Amino acid sequence: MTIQWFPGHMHATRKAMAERVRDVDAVVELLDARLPGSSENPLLAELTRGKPALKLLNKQDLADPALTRVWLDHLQARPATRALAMDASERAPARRLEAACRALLPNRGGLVKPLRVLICGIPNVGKSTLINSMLGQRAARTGDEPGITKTEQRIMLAEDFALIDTPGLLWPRIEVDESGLLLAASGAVGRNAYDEEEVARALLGRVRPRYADRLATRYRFAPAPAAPDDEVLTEIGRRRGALGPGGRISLQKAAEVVLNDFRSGAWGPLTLETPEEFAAWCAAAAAREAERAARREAEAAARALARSGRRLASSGDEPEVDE
Ligand SMILES: Nc1nc2c(ncn2[C@@H]2O[C@H](COP(=O)(O)OP(=O)(O)OP(=O)(O)O)[C@@H](O)[C@H]2O)c(=O)[nH]1
Repeated sequence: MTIQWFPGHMHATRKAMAERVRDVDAVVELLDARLPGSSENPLLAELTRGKPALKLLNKQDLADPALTRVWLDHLQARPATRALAMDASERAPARRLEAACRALLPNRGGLVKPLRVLICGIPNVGKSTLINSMLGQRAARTGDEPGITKTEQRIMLAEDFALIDTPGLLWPRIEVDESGLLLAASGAVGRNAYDEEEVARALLGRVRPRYADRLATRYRFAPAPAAPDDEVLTEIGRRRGALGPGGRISLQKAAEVVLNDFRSGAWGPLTLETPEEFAAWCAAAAAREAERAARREAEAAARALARSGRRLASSGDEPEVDE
């Protein structure tokens, strides 16, 4: 299954992002600490190459602390990149955020222009929560920023420090199937773009090998490691009274139980991907895409050949043979 919930907007998104990125000093991207690779916008990574970047692994309270450490190290190994883990409802995120941004741009002595930092992130990652908690402390919303877009907001964190909030930076097409499923599980995807049963099964498939004990505690049963995810979903439904018409177990309702439990953190802190796993999915997706492109090219060449054969046949000419 490929989840595409903003199809067709790729070009406009790229243009809007490129414009905004050009005018800022640094870019802060909120990532979901449970799926940092999948929740990172690949378009943004491409457009901000060379620009100082701060990756905020938000919802760290819901993520596996050992894997959060692994992801922080992985992200900080990139040039001009810092990474921080946080919980958007924390009391003092503004101070940490500001300090981390300033550390990204240490040589601004003598500059009077305020530091302009773009903040962005996928839907539901906690951007509003973070901004609200910052606004609640000391920042003032200054209204629309003229020029780039009417909806852009400038939040003055300090006299010389502006955070540029960017609603409407849409997510490009998700090319990596695994990422699409995990993003759907996390709640970042509109409900109509995916099948809950499929997403719940994929989620169980990700969680069972690493955190089988959590599921056993939550649902009071320990399936055999080789048991199919479908069977586990059915058993969860049975234990949770997820029943449909005729008193039969409803896989749809069981899927809702699984997704709600994951999203609310009822399974305890866990992370759905490591940097290596994510890299392997991306490589496999790129290989699949290259295969599809080669097939499309071969089909187009075959069609062109057939068309020219038909033309020659109807004109009665002998086909020319290339030497
Ligand atoms: N546990 C936990 N929940 C969080 C955290 N940050 C945000 N949330 C919750 O995640 C949900 C989405 O948060 P929002 O701040 O609305 O996310 P957003 O990125 O602004 O979402 P959009 O408006 O769709 O772009 C809310 O239910 C928040 O309470 C966090 O650090 N930890």
